[in-house]
Amino acid sequence: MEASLVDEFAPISVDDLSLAPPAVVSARFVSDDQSGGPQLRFHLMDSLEAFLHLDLRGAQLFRLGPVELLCVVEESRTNDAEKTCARAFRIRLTTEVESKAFHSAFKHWKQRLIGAKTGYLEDKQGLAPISKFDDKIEAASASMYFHYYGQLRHQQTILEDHVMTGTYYTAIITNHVDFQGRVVVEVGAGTGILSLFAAQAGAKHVYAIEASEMAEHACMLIAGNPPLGQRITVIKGKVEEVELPEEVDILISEPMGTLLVNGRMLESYVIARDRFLVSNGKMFPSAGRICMAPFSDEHLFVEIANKALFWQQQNYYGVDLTSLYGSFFKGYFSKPVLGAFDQRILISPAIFYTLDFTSIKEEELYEINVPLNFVASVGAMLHGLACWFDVLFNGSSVQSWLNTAPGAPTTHWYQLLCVLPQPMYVMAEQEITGHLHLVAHHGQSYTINLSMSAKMWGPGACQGGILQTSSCSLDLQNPYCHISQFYAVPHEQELLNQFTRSQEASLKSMNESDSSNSMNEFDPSITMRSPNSIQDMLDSFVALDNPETSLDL
Ligand SMILES: C[S@@+](CC[C@H](N)C(=O)[O-])C[C@H]1O[C@@H](n2cnc3c(N)ncnc32)[C@H](O)[C@@H]1O
Repeated sequence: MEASLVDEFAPISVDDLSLAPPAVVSARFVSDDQSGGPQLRFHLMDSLEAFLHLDLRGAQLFRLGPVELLCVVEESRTNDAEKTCARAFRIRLTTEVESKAFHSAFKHWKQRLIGAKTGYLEDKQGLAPISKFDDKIEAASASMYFHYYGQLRHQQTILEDHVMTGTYYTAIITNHVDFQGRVVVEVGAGTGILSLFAAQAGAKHVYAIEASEMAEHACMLIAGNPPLGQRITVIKGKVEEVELPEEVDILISEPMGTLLVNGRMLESYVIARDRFLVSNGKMFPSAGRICMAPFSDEHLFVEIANKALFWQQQNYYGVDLTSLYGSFFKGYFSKPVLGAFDQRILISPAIFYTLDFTSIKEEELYEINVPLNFVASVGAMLHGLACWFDVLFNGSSVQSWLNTAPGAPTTHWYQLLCVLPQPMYVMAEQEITGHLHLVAHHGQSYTINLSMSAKMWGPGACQGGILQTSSCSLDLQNPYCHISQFYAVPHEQELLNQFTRSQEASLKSMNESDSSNSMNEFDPSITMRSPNSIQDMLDSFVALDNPETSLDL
């Protein structure tokens, strides 16, 4: 459905503050014949010839009064940025309604991209208020986040995750009845790949919204696929801030981070739903589940605990380090562990916490409290909670899941282990209870508070009694990237040892670099494969020989 936008205004008075006397003119919003970029053209009344063209890409509009606006336009007359001039125009419309309509038309045309060949328009209107995004996310975090996604190699990592890309492709194409003739928004389009899939599925028009510099490359990719690209408009800006000329029938997005919620992009997905989607519109994906199961992994626990042993030295060049042991022990146990894990470490069936993207309120994602309740299948040391996620594509023709569980084909999200500093022994059939409490923070991530308890069991145990409890607080933003223990038959052991050593070296350097760690939070892009098959591991070994293509540091 087209929005009822007016593009022509007359009579209006325009006062060029830098030069000419005021003139009564008509104004028209158009696309430039050559570049396709949006222009505001002023014509003398009853004249077809425009006497002034303003390029809207460098223009801002401010409200001076009910019918008066100030338009400031940047004009690059030279290549020297310091000599860039601005021109200002006082624009007077006849009524307040006209003034509002002019303002809406200005915003609409400023954001508009006409065809992929013309590039994109940045959403930087002078009138834009501080958005919900800027309100809750630290500027430094946002700038690092969008810088990360503005780089092609990180977008490539996403596209190279064939489990993810293939699942999205299949979900969109097999449900083409949902897309045929519909208007679609892609929330956080990156290279625009999902927008192209939506166009392949027959979408009437797709708005690809992307806040990072990747929007430019999305334009190029879309321009390089002409029959599809004609139905795609790239809009550079945050979904919280940009305007669309119409409501849309479907939202598509890939907003998931580690543990489903990391990156806090689900909030943007939900905001886009409330801003752009028609009621009863479809969302791909429409729901996600945080999946959890208790695990036992003695090697991992010892590995983490041993990291702090250095601080047990009583004579380190004559200095007693032990007073810092506690702090370092706590520090090592404040990082969740990211990796591809063998499903055999799980000691009970998983439970799920569902987030319905079609109805959840944005604020409900600020704090998520998941009650835990498991029954141990085997007697084992309990070392913590293993977490992963899946999302549902609830198409009209086919319903499918994107699954990131241990044992399923590995994705670039891997799985997450929350390791307790105090393990507990649990018997088979013993009940394990607790809470997983996630609290969002301004760094686009979450603090994880985990508490797990072994309940009393056996004859005579008092109902509901707790035998032992262990808890920890972890920073999801700063995970420890971990190499899994692989299980191999003896003749393959030496190859695996080589692989392990190489991978360890790479991951060690990754863990030691603060900046790389904070990036992993968004997109852990280690070319570490699932230990599902020996071939997978050997493939990874080859890939690791070439750090340029294998490690996103
Ligand atoms: C995980 S990537 C997915 C890219 C693409 N959809 C794909 O599947 O290849 C998420 C993208 O969303 C963008 N993004 C995140 N938050 C956004 C927001 N609030 N507004 C616009 N873009 C956003 C990021 O810059 C990034 O390119």
